[in-house]
Amino acid sequence: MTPHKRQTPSHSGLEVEFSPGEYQSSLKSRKAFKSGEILTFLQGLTRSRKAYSTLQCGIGPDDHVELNSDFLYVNHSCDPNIAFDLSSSDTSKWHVRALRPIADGDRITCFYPSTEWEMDQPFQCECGTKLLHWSFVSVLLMTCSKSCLGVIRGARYLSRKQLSARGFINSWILTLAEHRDKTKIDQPVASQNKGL
Ligand SMILES: C[S@@+](CC[C@H](N)C(=O)[O-])C[C@H]1O[C@@H](n2cnc3c(N)ncnc32)[C@H](O)[C@@H]1O
Repeated sequence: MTPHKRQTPSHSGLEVEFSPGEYQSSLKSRKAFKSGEILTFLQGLTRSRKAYSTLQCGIGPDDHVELNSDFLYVNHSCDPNIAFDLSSSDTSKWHVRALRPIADGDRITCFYPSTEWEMDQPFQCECGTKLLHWSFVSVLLMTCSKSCLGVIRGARYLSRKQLSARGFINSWILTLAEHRDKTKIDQPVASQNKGL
């Protein structure tokens, strides 16, 4: 689709693809990133009331931040390629990390329930993630671990299995899900924060 708006990118190697229509724009990569690579440390965040544009950053009712950058245009995917990792108590370590290799031209996507317990604005997901990631157990059960989840309302409405299949989930979401389920959820080993 033809971009209809231009602006100076807030981060090198990333570019917003503006598209006409409400919420149709997206963030694209303009370079390759390796799995585990940090795209950026998050700076310039401001506390805000929960909104479609905010990220949850903790367990409290006021723990929401505006990104104030092109990362606003990161769309949700049920098979995301980045994570917003805001789990450190040191806010200078909050960052965006690649969950798998990202190629030049790929859309940057994250799993919104990785930060959001209850979305301010639920939506029908159009990520189109298909039944591609079959595991041995899921083949036996005839289910798939990463297929599109449909309406995205937040982590509160997802099972432990659905959450733990998405690469990385922030600490307060794991805590809230553990309280809900009265069971412990292990962070996927491959996605754990490498020393940060
Ligand atoms: C923070 S904005 C992301 C950028 C947005 N696409 C835009 O153009 O402003 C979040 C909104 O984008 C839309 N969105 C994000 N991911 C989506 C997806 N996988 N399917 C459908 N809509 C999505 C939803 O309307 C959601 O409330």
